[in-house]
Order: sequence, then C-alpha cells, then structure tokens
Amino acid sequence: MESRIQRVRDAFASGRSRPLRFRLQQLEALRRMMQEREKDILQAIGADLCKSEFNAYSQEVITILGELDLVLENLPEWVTATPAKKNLLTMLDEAYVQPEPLGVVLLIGAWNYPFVLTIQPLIGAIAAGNAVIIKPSELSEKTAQLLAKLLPQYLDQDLYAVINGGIPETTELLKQRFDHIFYTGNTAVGKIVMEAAAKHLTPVTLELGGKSPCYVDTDCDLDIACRRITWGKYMNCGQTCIAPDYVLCEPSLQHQIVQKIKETVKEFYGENIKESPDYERIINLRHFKRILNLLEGQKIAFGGETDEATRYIAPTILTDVDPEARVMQEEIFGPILPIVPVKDADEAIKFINSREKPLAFYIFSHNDKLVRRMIDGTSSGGVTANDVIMHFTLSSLPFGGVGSSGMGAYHGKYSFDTFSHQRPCLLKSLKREGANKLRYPPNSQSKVDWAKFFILKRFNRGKLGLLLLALLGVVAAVLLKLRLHCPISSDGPQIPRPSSVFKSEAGYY
Ligand SMILES: NC(=O)C1=CN([C@@H]2O[C@H](COP(=O)(O)OP(=O)(O)OC[C@H]3O[C@@H](n4cnc5c(N)ncnc54)[C@H](O)[C@@H]3O)[C@@H](O)[C@H]2O)C=CC1
Ligand SMILES: CCCCCCCCCCCC(=O)O
Repeated sequence: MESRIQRVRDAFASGRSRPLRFRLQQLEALRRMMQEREKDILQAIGADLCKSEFNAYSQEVITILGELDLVLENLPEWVTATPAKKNLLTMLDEAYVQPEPLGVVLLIGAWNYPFVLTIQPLIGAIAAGNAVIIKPSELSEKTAQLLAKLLPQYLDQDLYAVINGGIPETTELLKQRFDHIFYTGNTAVGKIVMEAAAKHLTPVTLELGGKSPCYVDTDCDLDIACRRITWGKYMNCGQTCIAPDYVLCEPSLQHQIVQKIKETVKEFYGENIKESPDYERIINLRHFKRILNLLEGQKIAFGGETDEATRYIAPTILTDVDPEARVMQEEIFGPILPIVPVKDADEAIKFINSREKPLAFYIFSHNDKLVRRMIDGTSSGGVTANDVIMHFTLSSLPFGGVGSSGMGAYHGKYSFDTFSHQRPCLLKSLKREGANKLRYPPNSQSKVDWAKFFILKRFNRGKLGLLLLALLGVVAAVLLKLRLHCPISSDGPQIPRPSSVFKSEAGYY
C-alpha cells in the first residue's frame, strides 16, 4: 500500500496534474467512461443495492454527467487567479488569489450511492489539480470492483489509484500522510478519520449523517407533501443520508399523513411492493437487523413486513413516537418513518434545536413566513422547503453538514474550492522603497500615523476616486521619502504627520 501511495505522491510531485489542459483531458476521459461503460456501471450499482437500471441512472449517473458538464465548462474560469483589492501601500503592486492543488487527496466513499458518492468528489479533486487515492466502500462490493477496474483504463494510472478493502485497509490508509481527506459515511467513523488526520494535521471534509427532520404544517397541500415525502423516504429503501428521517406535525395531521403516504406507496410500488423494480433492499444483514431492532415496542401504523432472506423491509410508518425511543436516538437509514406529534411550529423548532444538527431539514407549508422563520430558528447542513432531497441536485448549492452532520462541503465550484488552497499572492517590486520606510525601525508616532493612512485608508468612489487615491499615495510616498532622508534629530526622524498634509471633513484621505 505504501509503495502505491508513494507512486501517487511522486506523480503529483512531477507537476503533471496541474495544467488546465491535463485536468480537462482527465475529466473528458471520465465522461467517456460514463458513456462507454454505462451498462457496467448500472449493473454494478443494481447488484449492490438491488436497484433498477432506471433508478441507478436517475439517482447516480445523471448527477455525475451534470457535474462533469458544469466543471468542464467552468474550470478555465475557476483556475484563473482573482485580482485582490489593494491599499495605498500596495497600489502599484500586483495582488491576487491563485487556487492551487492541495496535493494527494484520500477519498473514502460510502456504499449507499456507491458511484455518485465516490465519483462526484473525485471530479472536484481532479478539477483542482490533485492526485487522488480512492477508497470505495467495501459494502458495495460490485461497484468497488468496477471502479478499480475502470478508473485505471480511463485516468492517469500514476496520479489516481483505487485501493479496495475493508476496515483493516482503511485503517492502514488512515495512518499515511495525505494533504486532504474527504470522507463520506457515519459519524462514528468520521471521528476515527478526524483523529487519524489530526496526527498529520491533515484537513478533512466529513460528509456524515444524522436525523433529518421534516415538519409538516397544517397550512399545506397534504397530498403533494406526502407524495414528496414518500419518494424521498423510501427511495433506495431509506438508505439516503438526506432522507427525511422523521416527521414532526400537529397531532391532528398524523392520521391523514399515514393515509396519504399509504396511498402513495401503492401508487409508486403497486400492490406487491416486493415485486416492484423501484423498491430496493437493505445493503446487508447487519443493517437489516439493526433496522428491525428500531421497530421494537413501536406502534406500526403501516407496513412492518420483513423478509430476512432478501433483506426486504416494507415502507413503514410509526405513529405517536416517543422522542426518547431508540428509533428517535439514531439515524434510521432504512424505510421506517416515525411521526412525532408536536403542538406547533415553535415546539418543532425547540425539538430540532435540542438535538444534534441534522444534515437536512424539510418544511412543508404554504406559509412563506413560517418557512423562513423555521429556517432562521434552526440549523442544518441544508434545507429544502416543500420538497425533500432536491437541494442535493443543485450544483450551485454547497452540499455538506454542520455540527455532527459533518464539516466542509462540495458539489460544483464548492468541490473545486474544497480541494484547492486559495493562495494569496502579492508581487512587489524592489523599487519604491520610500514608502516602505515607515514600517522599519526605529518606530515613532508619526510613522504609526502614516502606516494608518497607507493601510487603513478606504476610497470607494469609483475610478476617479481611485486615481485621486493613487495620486495621494504617490505624493505621500515622495514626502515620506524626502523626510526620511532628512538628518535625524535627537527625537528621531522628523516626518510630517498625515493629519498635517491631507485632511477632509471625513478624516484623512
Ligand atoms: N453526508 C453525506 O453526503 C452522506 C452521508 N452518509 C452517511 O453514511 C452513513 C452510512 O454509511 P456507512 O455505513 O458509514 O458506510 P460504510 O460502512 O461503507 O463506511 C464508509 C467508509 O468508512 C470505512 N470504515 C468503516 N468503518 C471503519 C473503521 N472502523 N475505521 C476506518 N474506516 C472505516 C469503510 O471502509 C468505508 O470506506 C450514514 O450515516 C449516512 O448518513 C451516507 C451518504 C452520504
Ligand atoms: C431525478 C431525481 C434525482 C434524484 C437524485 C437523488 C440523489 C440522492 C443522492 C443522495 C446521497 C445521499 O444523500 O446519501
């Protein structure tokens, strides 16, 4: 493993991953892989999660194609240095922010959307000019194997390496030194990753989970709200990190919500859900048993059927759920929807704020003021109002958690920024030393006043103002230069203060 990582490190050190043209070529190659190997990709995802090709395409492939289009179109602009504002002291110099690659990035993927959650961050890391070690989740075995086979066929084999394996391999990987670690998975392992990263002071992006609440207001189109909740909750058999984990609503809505979700489940998956090509299965027996345990002692208002042999758990709704129940303590990550009755929106806000910050928050209401009040009164990784999941699909929005649901964000330009260092560059000349003398010892009140003038002076009055400011800067510099060359008295250099040179009603300028 170490020699493989060293090979990636050496390839990065060669500088090959940096030129814009190279990055675009690699991203084009990824796009070609998506087109040429689409069938293999859909089959691998399908085998891991018992997912139809249509679902695999719309949930994973579309996102990657959209991300590639966006990055290929905008990368030339993103890699360009951004000029920075200057002060009087640096007026004639060059100041800019240049994004630079971080180095060798470790990407640790999760199994629930095994393709998109690995390839989407990879796109950002390549776009930013990094070398990458990719560690797909061992639980989505078929996709992991396919990634190890396909990526070297399309990408530079030295710069980008797939390392497969389970916890021992990930543990070993985490002992190595990286320039950034991007981890998607559960919060407990997130802490292990962060601890390992701390040993090398490696920055991390942690895309974690949590219990994403969904508040349903009485002033709401319940048919539509329940259809959207049903889609987001039972998609991928509930194994979506931003699935609505539980519903908060006034007691009077509970029964109606159960009825409407029940009708929608029939509309989506038919009479025999087990036979629906649109309904997935739980990833493995461990997770199957974990989810079943969450049902113990709960009032099942709908669903509840299970089949261990095929790891099937029916879309299920629990009502009158006690906030202290186990199902309300940990992320469900399965097709179980608890409903917790609350008195009103204020109680819902208190409820949410009394718990760890979730990855997503959903509000269904016609009342825009209430929607905004609930957004302002809570904190979460992201928010969608009157729908679920959909903020994930907008590359113009940063995707990530806050508090225990994670740190850092990605998607689109945010991925590029996550995998870049924003390097501040100031290019000065060795000339114009006059004005610089004010910062050299011995210091004096007069020098401090001049330093304040040169550094703090703001002039936001368009081009004319800037010109005037530049002129003043030159005059001041000349004055300073002259004075600093004068013989020094016993009190130090006799430099005029800016107050005696430039004064306006608003102060110095
Ligand atoms: N914020 C986000 O974008 C997403 C978050 N998630 C969260 O991920 C969780 C589900 O995924 P998991 O079951 O955690 O995926 P997982 O079991 O596949 O673990 C993810 C990665 O962590 C590694 N890993 C597991 N245990 C480890 C250990 N003890 N030491 C070192 N490495 C270890 C695995 O090798 C794997 O590559 C949920 O909590 C979900 O909310 C899932 C998808 C997206
Ligand atoms: C056409 C609809 C597209 C829906 C895309 C849903 C993708 C969800 C991926 C979420 C990853 C996660 O949160 O675990």
